[in-house]
Amino acid sequence: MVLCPVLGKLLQKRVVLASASPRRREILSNAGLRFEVVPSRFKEKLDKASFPTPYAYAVETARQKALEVANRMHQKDLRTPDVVIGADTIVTVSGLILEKPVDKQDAYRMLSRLNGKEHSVCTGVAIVHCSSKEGQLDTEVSEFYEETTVKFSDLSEELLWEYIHSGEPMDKAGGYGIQALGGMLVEYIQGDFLNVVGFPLNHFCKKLVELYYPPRREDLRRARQDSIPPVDSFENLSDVEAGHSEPAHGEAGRGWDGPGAGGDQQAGSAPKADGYRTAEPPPFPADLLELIDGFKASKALFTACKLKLFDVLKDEVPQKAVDIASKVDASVCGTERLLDVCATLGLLEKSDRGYRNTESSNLYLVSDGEHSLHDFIMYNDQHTWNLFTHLESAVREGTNQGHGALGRKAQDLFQDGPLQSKEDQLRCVGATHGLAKLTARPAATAFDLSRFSSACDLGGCTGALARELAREYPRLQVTVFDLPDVIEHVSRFQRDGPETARVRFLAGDFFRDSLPRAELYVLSGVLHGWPDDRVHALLRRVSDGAGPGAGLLLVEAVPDAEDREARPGLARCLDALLRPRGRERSLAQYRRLLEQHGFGDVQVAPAGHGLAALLGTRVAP
Ligand SMILES: Cc1cn([C@H]2C[C@H](O)[C@@H](COP(=O)(O)OP(=O)(O)OP(=O)(O)O)O2)c(=O)[nH]c1=O
Repeated sequence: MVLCPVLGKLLQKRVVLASASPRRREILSNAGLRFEVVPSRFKEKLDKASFPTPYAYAVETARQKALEVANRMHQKDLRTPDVVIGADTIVTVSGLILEKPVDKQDAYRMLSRLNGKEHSVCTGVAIVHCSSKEGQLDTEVSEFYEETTVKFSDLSEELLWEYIHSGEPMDKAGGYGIQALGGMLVEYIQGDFLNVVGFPLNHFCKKLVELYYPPRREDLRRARQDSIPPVDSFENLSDVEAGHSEPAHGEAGRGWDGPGAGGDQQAGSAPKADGYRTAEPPPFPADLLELIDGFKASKALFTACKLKLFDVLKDEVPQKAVDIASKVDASVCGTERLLDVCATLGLLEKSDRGYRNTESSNLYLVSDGEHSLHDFIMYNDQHTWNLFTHLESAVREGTNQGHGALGRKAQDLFQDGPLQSKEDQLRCVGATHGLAKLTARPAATAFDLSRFSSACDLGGCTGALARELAREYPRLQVTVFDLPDVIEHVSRFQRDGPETARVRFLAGDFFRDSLPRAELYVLSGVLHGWPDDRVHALLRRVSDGAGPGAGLLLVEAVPDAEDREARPGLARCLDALLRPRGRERSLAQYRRLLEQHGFGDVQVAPAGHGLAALLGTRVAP
């Protein structure tokens, strides 16, 4: 049985494993591959110093091993193999490449270097496709490498020597075999276990997918726009034509239209129960696969932000993966992959000279930029990501699970409990600031507010909206009223500008402390975070403080906003389910709330990005 369908592509071919390693043989035959073994005679003595990285050395050695066998077989019996597979495993520690020990002393030296530390195990693999034209061998080489981190425990001299005397280290890179006695030396590993044993089977299968199922052009285009690279998994590919190398995809780039949408079934063939004719495979579900991969794209972005990759690349000059890796203190191979994913997602530009930020990444992803969403992204990574792992129980029970984040104010976040440290608080304020900057301008300009000379933004956090109001209305004085823990952090987010003098910050709790007097009260993104009783309590306090003619401006995300497409309704709706206290309300419900609390003549205007603005005027009691 061939569990991974893409291996079936090799079943009809003459495949040769150019290796004497019993581990490689076992890994590949366990996977269902049929092959001959012809150990390579290539001497592993390339000049290591001439390679820019250890993995480049391993890949080149693997390539030479495979080519030597391909050439020898071709010359010897003119029975050219179809595919030759070569591999080379090395251990690297502190910049040093360790291969197989030459004697026991050498094994001791190697194991002492690894003792108590992390090291990398890297396997380079070469897949050589061969053909013979007029007696000449023609080869096409595909290569890749895989890196795994291994950590050794602190080991005594005695134990090391006992292990060396077992004889196990001698034919193994780094002087140990993780699959046998050497497993006892290992505290943990990060990455593919089989890669350490000598052959990265998972990556090999992915590489075969890349070779035998090349992505269609429209998939690549779409992937560049908004997803991770299409060849990321191999499990979903069927192999109806095992042994042939035609792509398994249908010709047309049909999306996730559901059964029957293809419209080009062959007349005459019998329909099956699922609506498809036997001779015709169903449309390739590209959009669905993209959706399945969506979380990986988010996590790649989160990780790149966490490593501050975009900070490293904020200068115009492109940089190489190896330099970036050392600046962010990460492995070269891991960093390179992440950089490539970011380039595919359109977050970075990649050229021969290296990687650099796109304009949009410079604007939004650099951590200290004026418009940075870095804190918001980190908030999503640390809190929302975990929160959404509880979605199933939230859906089953219909109860709130904890702490939602989308569109929330620092007010909500601070009262949710786990954000106790100053660092957490600062991140929340930064997250709220990043979002508020995006929505402040349309909110400030939704109505003509020039009749007011003073405003109070309740829960206004860093004053992003307050500044926009002050900028738009030159005689307006704005007070930002928020919790002391929020106000403590706002100075970090202030920029110079002529409106700065007309914005002041006041610390207080709008449920308990007296509210500043103002002609216009603003509640932007506040009410959705509270249940009805709290909303009524807050509006009552605002209404009591507002004199006749005073305004109340509400800005909220509503399901019936005119441009709701701007923010996926689904995500917002799920967020509401997961939010601890709040609830989503319709435009009509917000209008009723205003009227109930003495604000009449309610006007409504879109405020962009799925938000609506409502402006009510206090009627005389
Ligand atoms: C680190 C480690 C390596 N190894 C083995 C895998 C490889 O067989 C060997 C590294 O040497 P290689 O030179 O990669 O391979 P090889 O000499 O065994 O076989 P060939 O060159 O003919 O392909 O070390 C383990 O078996 N377990 C381990 O934990």
